[in-house]
Formats: sequence, C-alpha cells, structure tokens
Amino acid sequence: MESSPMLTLEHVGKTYANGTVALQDFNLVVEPGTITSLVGPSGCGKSTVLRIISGLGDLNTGRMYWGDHRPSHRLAYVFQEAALMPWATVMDNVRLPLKLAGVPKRPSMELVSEAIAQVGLEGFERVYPRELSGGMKMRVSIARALVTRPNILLMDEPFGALDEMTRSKLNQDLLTLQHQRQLTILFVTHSIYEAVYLAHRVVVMAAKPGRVVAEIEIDSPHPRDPDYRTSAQFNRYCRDVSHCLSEAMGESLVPSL
Ligand SMILES: Nc1ncnc2c1ncn2[C@@H]1O[C@H](COP(=O)(O)OP(=O)(O)OP(=O)(O)O)[C@@H](O)[C@H]1O
Repeated sequence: MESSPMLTLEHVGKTYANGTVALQDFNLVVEPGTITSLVGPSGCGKSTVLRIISGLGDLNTGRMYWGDHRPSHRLAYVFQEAALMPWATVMDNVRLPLKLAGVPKRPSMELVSEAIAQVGLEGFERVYPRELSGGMKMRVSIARALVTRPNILLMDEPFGALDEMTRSKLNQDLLTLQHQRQLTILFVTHSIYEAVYLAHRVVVMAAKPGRVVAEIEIDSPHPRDPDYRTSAQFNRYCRDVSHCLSEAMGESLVPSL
C-alpha cells in the first residue's frame, strides 16, 4: 500500500444556512487503492462529507487537501438511484460524462466499451433502461462513473434499494473491480455487514454534530470471497462496528445543553 494519502480532511466543520451543524471537527484520511466505508446514524453527515469532497458543497472551517493525485474531473459519484436517461441506450447513458466533457464520439467508444465490460454488461449496449433489472441499472450507473477513469469513486448507499441477493453479487463484483483497477472508493452505507465486507477500513460517525468516533481497520485478506461472510473474523469485526455505532447513537441521544 502507498504511504501518501490520496485525500485528507482536517478539522472540517460544516454548518448549513439554517444553522444545522452537520459536521464538527471531522477528520478523514483516504488511502489510495483502498475502500473506506463510512457508517453512522441517519443525519450524521455522511452525504455532507461526500458533497464536500466532490466540490458540490463547501466547508466552513478546517481544510481538505489532495495528495499527489489531481482531483478535478477524476472523481465520480454513484448514488442510490441509478438515475439513467430512459430514452437513451446503455451505451449512451455510459457515454454521458464524456459527451458533457466534449470528448468526440469515436475516441469515447473504447472507454465506453471498457466500462461496460468492467461491470459485466457486454451484449446489453443497445438496450434501454426499462428493459433492465434494478441490479443491471446500478451496473450501468457504475459503468457511467468508471468511464472517465476516476481516481476516486464516491458511492452514496449505492446498493441500498436492491434485494439481498443482487446486493451480495454487486458487492462481490465491486471487490473484483476495485482489486483489478486498484480503485480508491469511499463507500457510504447503512449496512454494517456491507461496510465490513467491502472495506479495508470502516469509519464510524456520530450525529449532532457529525464527527468520527471510531476507525476500524478490517485486517482480513482483500478482496474477500463469500466464505468470509460466515467467518469468525467477519463476525467479530461486525460486532466491533455495531458496538461503536450503538455507543455513537447513545451519545447522540444525550441532549446538548
Ligand atoms: N441543504 C441542507 N440544508 C440544511 N440542512 C441540511 C442540508 N443538507 C443536510 N442537512 C442536515 O445536515 C445533517 C447531515 O445531513 P446528511 O444528509 O449529510 O446526513 P447523512 O448521514 O447522509 O443522512 P442519511 O443517512 O439519512 O442520508 C442533517 O441534520 C441534515 O438534516
């Protein structure tokens, strides 16, 4: 693993215009080529963190800086909703970021084919979203994120709306993809199991104000295979994360005076 972090957030604070303190003294280091899971109770500021990193939102205090890597247009976002254009084929949906960036069609097509292959959708290039299952739509959404060859992928509850089987399959495929491409991924999830299964490191947040309360290195071989889900080590890590989350939620219930 490289030693220089890809991204660092130091003492970040964010207060929205209505006075909500979404983040206070928030600290995070993202190592290149790793998956970092972000878990925490609803409203603890997970999406706010992703918005700040992506540049969609600003921070009020503290600072964020990138390592040796250039963040601009090498960052991609995947949301819970696949948000595909219904009138466009898989191929045209995946090409959208390149089209918006003004990349001509011919040179784009190689990148589009590569991204479609990476998510296992070869043969579906000319299909429309209405003909795809929820899992396949999410694959298109991931391909659309990968087409610009991002050096960091921000994923906000991407598999939250999928059934358990599809979610497990996509978890597995994401691990393979991450390993092959050495992607750097910041992955927001409400699922402790998913957080542990995917990540090199799980960051646990508490709410009111949003902050990091624990960081747990998942020191198991990566990428993982389905047997890992039934291992004692996996269960131990899930218990650790669950314990930190309960504490975080307990704390957040204490009224602030
Ligand atoms: N645009 C906004 N204006 C005012 N308050 C906001 C805004 N966006 C988020 N908030 C508040 O900031 C806090 C953090 O919100 P955020 O969406 O980042 O949390 P989250 O952990 O992603 O929540 P969830 O898990 O429910 O998606 C919450 O109290 C939320 O109500």
